[in-house]
Amino acid sequence: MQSGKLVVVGAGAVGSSIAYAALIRSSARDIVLYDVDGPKVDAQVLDLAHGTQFTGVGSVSGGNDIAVAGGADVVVITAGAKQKPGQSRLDLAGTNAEILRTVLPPLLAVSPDAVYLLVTNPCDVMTVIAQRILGLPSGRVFGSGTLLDTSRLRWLIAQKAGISRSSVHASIVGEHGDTEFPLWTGASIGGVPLKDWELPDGEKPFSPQVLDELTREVANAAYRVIAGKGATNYAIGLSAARIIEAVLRGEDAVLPVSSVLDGPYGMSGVALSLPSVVGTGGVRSVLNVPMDDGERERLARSAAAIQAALDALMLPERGS
Ligand SMILES: NC(=O)C1=CN([C@@H]2O[C@H](COP(=O)(O)OP(=O)(O)OC[C@H]3O[C@@H](n4cnc5c(N)ncnc54)[C@H](O)[C@@H]3O)[C@@H](O)[C@H]2O)C=CC1
Ligand SMILES: CC(=O)C(=O)O
Repeated sequence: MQSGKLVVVGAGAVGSSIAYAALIRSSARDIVLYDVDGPKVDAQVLDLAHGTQFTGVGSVSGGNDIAVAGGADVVVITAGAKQKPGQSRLDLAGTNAEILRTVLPPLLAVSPDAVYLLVTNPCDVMTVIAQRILGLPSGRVFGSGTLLDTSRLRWLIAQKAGISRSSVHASIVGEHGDTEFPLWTGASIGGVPLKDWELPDGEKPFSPQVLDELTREVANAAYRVIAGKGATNYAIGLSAARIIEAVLRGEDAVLPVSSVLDGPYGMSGVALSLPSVVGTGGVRSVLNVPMDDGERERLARSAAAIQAALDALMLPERGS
């Protein structure tokens, strides 16, 4: 059985889906849900626990007393407001920063040794705020970032190419939000550069125009799902479970997640997603992946958008 205690903070659509994905994938030994809403969290815990017979997980428990969140190996933060149709992720920054200020200090008191994973949006901004509140090394506090967007991109490419998703190598980087973008430099299917990929009839499906359409489709994916059902939950549930496994199994897997940068690409103090090595203790390093000039420019634009949101929250400088 997988080892480790997972605490999911927030038992709404996203928190419960992360717990459910972790349950089905046996991502942790013990899964705990914590939420300020007692009746809701109790109901979610019961509903999940009633299915444990069919899983490899040791226990599912939880409640609205912070003590349930004690002794965690991984804490996933999903507490907070979600986008209403038409709202961007960045519109949530002020409200959700306040929630982090309330919930993180007591969590740190009961789970001082955990890795903290931020899912609450805007997750890059929340990662910076959480890292400053918690005062932990930057690798131990990171955001799910663009792993979800990368999964969306790979699904789209695989469909167009008629190839298994696992053979597609391409990543979305930058903000988990409107300025995110794909790293087409280095994108390939089975080692064949994406632009050279041929269908059986000789057609090359990945023209510059198609690549632009894919970029837009990924950036708009959450808006489309939210317009239809009010929230996104299943794909983030699976994405977060994958990250939790990388940490608890000490995988040193390369995943595009968001951590506070200190140097790469000339950026410091801002969090955004780049391919990163994730294993025991969280983000162990951020990779220096090849980018062309246009991609470097887009990365800088993404960092500027996140920095502007942080400035609007008037976050004091580190160390002050
Ligand atoms: N990073 C990503 O890829 C994604 C992030 N999200 C974000 O996840 C967040 C949660 O979304 P949903 O679950 O759909 O919202 P929801 O409204 O269904 O659930 C939020 C939960 O947070 C709880 N909560 C509020 N304050 C709390 C506190 N101080 N302590 C503990 N629990 C508290 C509420 O009681 C509620 O149960 C949103 O910010 C949303 O934008 C959603 C999808 C993907
Ligand atoms: C809501 C959100 O951040 C997403 O589904 O990408």
